[in-house]
Amino acid sequence: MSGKPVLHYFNARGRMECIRWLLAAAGVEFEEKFIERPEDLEKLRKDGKLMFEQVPMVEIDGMTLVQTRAILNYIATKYDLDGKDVKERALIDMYAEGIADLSEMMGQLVVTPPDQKEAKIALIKDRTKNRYLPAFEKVLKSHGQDYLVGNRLTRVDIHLLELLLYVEEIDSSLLAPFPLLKALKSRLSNLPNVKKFLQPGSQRKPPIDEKALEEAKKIFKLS
Ligand SMILES: N[C@@H](CCC(=O)N[C@@H](CS)C(=O)NCC(=O)O)C(=O)O
Repeated sequence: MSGKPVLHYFNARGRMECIRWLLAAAGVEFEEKFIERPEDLEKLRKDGKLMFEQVPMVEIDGMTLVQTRAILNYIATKYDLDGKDVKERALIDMYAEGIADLSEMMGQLVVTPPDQKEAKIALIKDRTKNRYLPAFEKVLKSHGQDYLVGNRLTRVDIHLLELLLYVEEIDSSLLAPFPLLKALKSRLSNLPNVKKFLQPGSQRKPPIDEKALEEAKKIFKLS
């Protein structure tokens, strides 16, 4: 055992990517065991490692953790990327849920039937431009600080950076009207751990392709 956290998921972003991002930002090296066949998932279930028979699952510090938010909370607390008091943590949770809502809409895009894709993309762009990015720009403007909460790096800055990169994948012009978010993005991208994770060859995952999506559907028995 190397002592590094071991991440169990398939070789794609999905629900594990935010966990990879948070570990990387904290400067924590991790191993990945990819689920490549239905039997890999069955084995984890049979071994009693998946409390709700689902992944992501992370083996860390002698624990077998499931549930994305619980895993993120543990990592953030352990590596001092959570709020310093109960009010900061409430803001972090609130912002993180907003980020998760938009990320979820984006994540659904890959399983949206082709005839509904255009409408879905239009809705995502509308929500991005008119709801979520203005809300975060306003937070930065109102306190004039370099980070979203408590004037220091927290997990929610990392979640937001990940989201901004996905926004740019959909339409690189969407960020243009938000100077403070653009500045935050470049500041965060230059943090040494983040910079390293942004380099080609890191454990960061590209957008899922059709073939990988079909394989994942088979593994998770989705139609
Ligand atoms: N609330 C859980 C949801 C996990 C989840 O839905 N995982 C999917 C893969 S992304 C899964 O394992 N699906 C198989 C199943 O539900 O049987 C979390 O956030 O971790």
